[in-house]
Amino acid sequence: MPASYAYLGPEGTFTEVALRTLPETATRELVPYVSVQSALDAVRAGEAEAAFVPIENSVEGGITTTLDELVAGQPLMIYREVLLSITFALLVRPGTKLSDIKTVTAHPAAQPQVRNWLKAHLPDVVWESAASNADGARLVQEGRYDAAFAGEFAAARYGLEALETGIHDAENAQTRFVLVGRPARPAAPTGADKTSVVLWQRDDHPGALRDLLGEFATRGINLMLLQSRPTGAGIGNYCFCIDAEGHISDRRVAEALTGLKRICLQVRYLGSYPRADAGASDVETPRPGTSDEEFVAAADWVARCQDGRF
Ligand SMILES: O=C(O)C(=O)Cc1ccccc1
Repeated sequence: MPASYAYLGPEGTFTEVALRTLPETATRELVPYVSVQSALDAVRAGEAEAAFVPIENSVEGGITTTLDELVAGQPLMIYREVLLSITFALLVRPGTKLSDIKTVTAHPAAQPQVRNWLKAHLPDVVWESAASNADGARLVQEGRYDAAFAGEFAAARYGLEALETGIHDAENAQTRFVLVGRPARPAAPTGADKTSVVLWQRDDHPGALRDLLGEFATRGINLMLLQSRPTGAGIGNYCFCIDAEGHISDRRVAEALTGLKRICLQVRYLGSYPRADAGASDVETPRPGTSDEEFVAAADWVARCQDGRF
């Protein structure tokens, strides 16, 4: 298997910075791709061992291009996650002044994070989306746009200068990135893990979503992401991307997935992996009555009842 990780490039993305925080990157070749889709395709085609892509940010929620890639096509699996605090720099060619800027570019996920700043400082500027923040910087270097929002670290790589740094509409904005590979045995549980799934309901009926969520709720499983995505089958047809607290080897999670498999049209398992914010949760886990021991003891009691040994 090739020891390379694909990532959303080009060089100088936040994605690259987040990826380099993983110790195993020291022994991997890191290969930039122009889009999330092409990075994930490299994994599907066996050209890369795994791909590292943004999946969620604390300002706008799920990054839909990534979710849609994971929802459809040949199954992939999340191996790891990384959280990165994000502030933007406004990068320009040397000598450009704020008053010279007529056009600006960045990744679409950057826009909601800098919207207020733009309104206050560059209200008439024309925004155009770039394939990534570093790609926006590259386009400014080429003269296609006057300015790009990107990480300050991207300035040197593209011969630009930061006219302004620390731009962030929301305090503590974070982006979550995931390392995605082909289906494999999930990493061993750490005690602070997350399980990601996609659910398709069997039929439309009142309370259908509540029925799905009930499988988690009755087993005391906290949810960390719930994002609906259109299935493409028409207005009102959605599947649900869910991140739940816990590991598939925890009884409560395995039982919730068993229940979901019974009642859903389809369940896609996207992996169980260590939480990047381990220790930050104030939700007591496991909830009373949902530990592995309690599941085993209860199943044991039912077996004894079935046997007439109660
Ligand atoms: O990694 C990047 O630089 C990206 O283009 C994705 C992104 C977009 C907005 C915030 C963080 C990462």
